[in-house]
Amino acid sequence: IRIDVVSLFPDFIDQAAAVGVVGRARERGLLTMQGWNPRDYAEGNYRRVDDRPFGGGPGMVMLIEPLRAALAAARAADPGPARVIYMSPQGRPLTQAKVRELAALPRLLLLCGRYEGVDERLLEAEIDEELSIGDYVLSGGELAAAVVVDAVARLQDGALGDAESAVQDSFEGDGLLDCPHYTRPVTHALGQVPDVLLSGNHAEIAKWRRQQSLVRTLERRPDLIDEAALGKADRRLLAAWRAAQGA
Ligand SMILES: O=C(NCc1ccc(CNCc2ncc[nH]2)cc1)c1csc2nc[nH]c(=O)c12
Repeated sequence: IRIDVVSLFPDFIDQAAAVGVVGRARERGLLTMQGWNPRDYAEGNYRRVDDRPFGGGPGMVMLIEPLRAALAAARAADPGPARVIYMSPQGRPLTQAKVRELAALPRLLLLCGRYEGVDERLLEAEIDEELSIGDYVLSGGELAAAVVVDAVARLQDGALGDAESAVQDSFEGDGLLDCPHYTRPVTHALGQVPDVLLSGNHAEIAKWRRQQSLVRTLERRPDLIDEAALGKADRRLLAAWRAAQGA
């Protein structure tokens, strides 16, 4: 997948996507990225990229022309069609389902705003969709773009090792929270490793992990699952857990 990012701080995104799974995906050519800075396309001595809002009010608004030129340069760099996304507090909240949809596309063009935002006429003319990463206030769209890059990169074929992707498919695939994890030492002042994980009984281990995920999801994020929609096996695991709690 190719991801072009239009931002006043292109290096920021580049660094956020330089390490770990995303960095490796780029090294493997699974993901190519390019930054485009509207300031490089701004006219005049001061190379303005923003100006005051009509109608008054605080802050500044990003100008149409530098963004339009940066978007045009990005489009020209690769003939393929691109999904153009404006990272915005007014956008639809990003979900893993949306990430899966984006990860399957050949090309994304992410536009990051700063200041109070972007002239609406540019958005109406150029943007396919607006995405937010959550209901909290950031200083600009770059962190949100880096989140999209990370989430999309790890879903590229070959980005995760077999072990990692197997885990990814099992739970994240159906929206449950992850189970607890343990590693050496078996015994520590902070406590013991649950016996089942030391048993070597892989069926029991898988059951325990699924049960932990179900219970955690119900306790911490009941909004994520509808108990009625759970399968018989999952409902049995929950009943067993509740019986054990009750005892
Ligand atoms: O560019 C982003 N934020 C910069 C930013 C933050 C606040 C304001 C000011 N808005 C005034 C207002 N708000 C409500 C009514 N009036 C403008 C721009 C951003 C991109 S994706 C994302 N996802 C989650 N949160 C985010 O902030 C973002």
